[in-house]
Amino acid sequence: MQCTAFDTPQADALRVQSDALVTVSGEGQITAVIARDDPRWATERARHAAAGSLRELPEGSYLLPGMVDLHVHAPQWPQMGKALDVPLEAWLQQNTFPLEARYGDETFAESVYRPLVQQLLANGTTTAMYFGTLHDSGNRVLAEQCLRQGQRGLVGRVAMDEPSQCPAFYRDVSAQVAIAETEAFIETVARLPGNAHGLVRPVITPRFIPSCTDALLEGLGALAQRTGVHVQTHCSESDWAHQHVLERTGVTDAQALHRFGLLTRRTVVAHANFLTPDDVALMAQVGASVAHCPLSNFYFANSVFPARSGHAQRMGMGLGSDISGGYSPSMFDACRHAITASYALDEGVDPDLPAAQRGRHDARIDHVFALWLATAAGGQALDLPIGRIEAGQQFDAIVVDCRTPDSNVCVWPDIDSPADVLQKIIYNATRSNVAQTWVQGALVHRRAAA
Ligand SMILES: O=c1[nH]c(=O)c2nc[nH]c2[nH]1
Repeated sequence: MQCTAFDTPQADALRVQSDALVTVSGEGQITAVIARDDPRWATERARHAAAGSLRELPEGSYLLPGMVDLHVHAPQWPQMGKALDVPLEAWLQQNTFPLEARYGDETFAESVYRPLVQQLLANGTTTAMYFGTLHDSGNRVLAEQCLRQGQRGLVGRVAMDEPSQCPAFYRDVSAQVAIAETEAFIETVARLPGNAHGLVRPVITPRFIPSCTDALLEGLGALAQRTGVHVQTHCSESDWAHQHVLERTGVTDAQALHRFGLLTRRTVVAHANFLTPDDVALMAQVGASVAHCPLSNFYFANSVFPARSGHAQRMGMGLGSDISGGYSPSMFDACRHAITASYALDEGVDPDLPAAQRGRHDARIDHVFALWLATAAGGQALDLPIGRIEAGQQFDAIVVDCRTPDSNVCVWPDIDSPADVLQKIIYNATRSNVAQTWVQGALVHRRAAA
């Protein structure tokens, strides 16, 4: 592909590769990114042009790494954009558990998961880490949809067995059953037809400590240690959830998860707003990561996740939409919310306080940091070679077209530098700018012609 590519190899480093040739193997791996002034550029371009394998992006279109959404509740898709006016604990019981309980019905699961995967691809999300439900059949439908539509998916069979927190209609009958079914789902995913390259992966998924018994957490921790598969859960999300775990276990979420064997290099914990300094050090030491969900944090988390300081302390992190605690499927929106939230944390929000007491300074992130969170950092969190446009990475990428007639990204070529264009993309791109979505070298979504 002959294109100008933007990516962020580090948190504060934007890389612009202008008019580069990105070459991709038959297996979908980037083999080289050849700069315009490299002597190989002309010969490689001519070779591909002669073979009919050259794609040239038009003026005004740019290549970006595909978006990595580290936290999506797939069964909550029908609930996106509503029911956000109650606290987390009420929202779970009143709205979310009754909806999630329906996914034993494969037809219903298909009617939700097919458009969900389609819409996320159309928004530029090439990798999603999904919470499913308790139901083997529904979770299999989700994994199959990822495979069929070509999205990189990490799919978790949710486990939750604590009777005081989970209603009888949506609860594992026992820790043993939940552990056995999680293990069976790991096998199911490995054996899915067409999944030989591991495009879809299973995830051990205790919902969060309040909804799991110690026996379940211990069993899933042992499974994580034995199999090495990814783990996802929620951690220190809200005042209520954080206090609940402190009272029940005597330690913080992160420390309890560690004791249960659930904090690994391949663990992603969502939210994590109330991590203590010791928790951050523990996360960094283990190599576990946070799915920063800036939008849903405004509704459920009672605070802003301090991404800048967590990164300074070498804790892994990425971005999550947190559908449906977050109401937007767009990772461009997640970038914008992450930036806005960081400004709110930095400046503070209560005008009655003196300026010096209002905020937590040095908390701001900018659009480059936000893009890094949504791409390279997400790949690093998942321990997968995705998120950058460079040799050795998978070709998971999107083409952003700034010249589509309904674009909110307005570029003036004689005024805007390439870095300005990228900034405008992060602040103003919508789904209509995502012209193409590529996963592992395959074109998996193309915007419909206007
Ligand atoms: O944002 C959230 N969404 C959920 O579904 C959930 N479950 C536990 N804690 C949660 N937080």
